[in-house]
Amino acid sequence: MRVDIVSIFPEYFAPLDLSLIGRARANGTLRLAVHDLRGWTHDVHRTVDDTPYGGGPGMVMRPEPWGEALDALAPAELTPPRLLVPSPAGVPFTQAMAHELAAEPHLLFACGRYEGIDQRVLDHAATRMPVTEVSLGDYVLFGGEVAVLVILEAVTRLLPGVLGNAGSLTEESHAHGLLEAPMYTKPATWRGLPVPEVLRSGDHGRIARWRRDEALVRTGRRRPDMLTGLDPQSLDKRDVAA
Ligand SMILES: CN1CCCC[C@@H]1Cn1ccc2ccc(-c3n[nH]c(N)c3C#N)cc21
Repeated sequence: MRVDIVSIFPEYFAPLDLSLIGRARANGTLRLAVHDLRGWTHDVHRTVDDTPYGGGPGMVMRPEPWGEALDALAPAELTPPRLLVPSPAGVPFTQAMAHELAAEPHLLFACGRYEGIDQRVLDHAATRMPVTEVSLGDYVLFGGEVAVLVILEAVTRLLPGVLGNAGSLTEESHAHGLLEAPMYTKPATWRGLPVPEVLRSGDHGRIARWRRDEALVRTGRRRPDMLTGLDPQSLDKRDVAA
């Protein structure tokens, strides 16, 4: 997978040299480049923003630098990338979207700042590539960079070979429509608190049922909304009785 990121704060993405993403870049699974939007400005002050038409607070990101950046990173003669634009007005980012994006050959992220990017940038881009405005959640950030870090981590971990234990992908929260069950490791008792006996029983059927029950209870308490979408057929008879 190829990923291009455009931002006025490219240094925000230094963490992408670390850990599993860093390893995915080193072994070629992920070909990632970060670009400074100011590289597509031509004035001495490298201006990327201006006052909003119609008035109002703050500044808006000018269309010209963005247009040149997207032209350079998504040239007409190549297969167009999928353009992702973090925004509080975007569609919610979900694990399902992470899987969808993990199947894309080329992602192009546009990180806005100030009050956002001139709308015409997105409208013009949409004439030649898929454009998705995406939101992390119902809260307000300073800009799109943090959202790109989150999205990239969620997507990269789904790429083949990135996670050593691919089995964990099937057992984690949101992978099977529930929050994951509590996890424990040694020691068997810590500050007087024991590990649940079932997890030390060696009875894998009992352990799987216990984890499923705990996941259902935890999901019902913390995220009842996730249960409404659950296929009842996926619950065994005991789950329904619980
Ligand atoms: C505060 N300021 C004036 C109001 C409008 C937003 C603006 C700040 N801002 C500029 C670009 C930009 C991109 C993403 C986000 C963002 N906030 N919350 C999310 N879940 C986000 C995502 N993903 C915020 C951004």
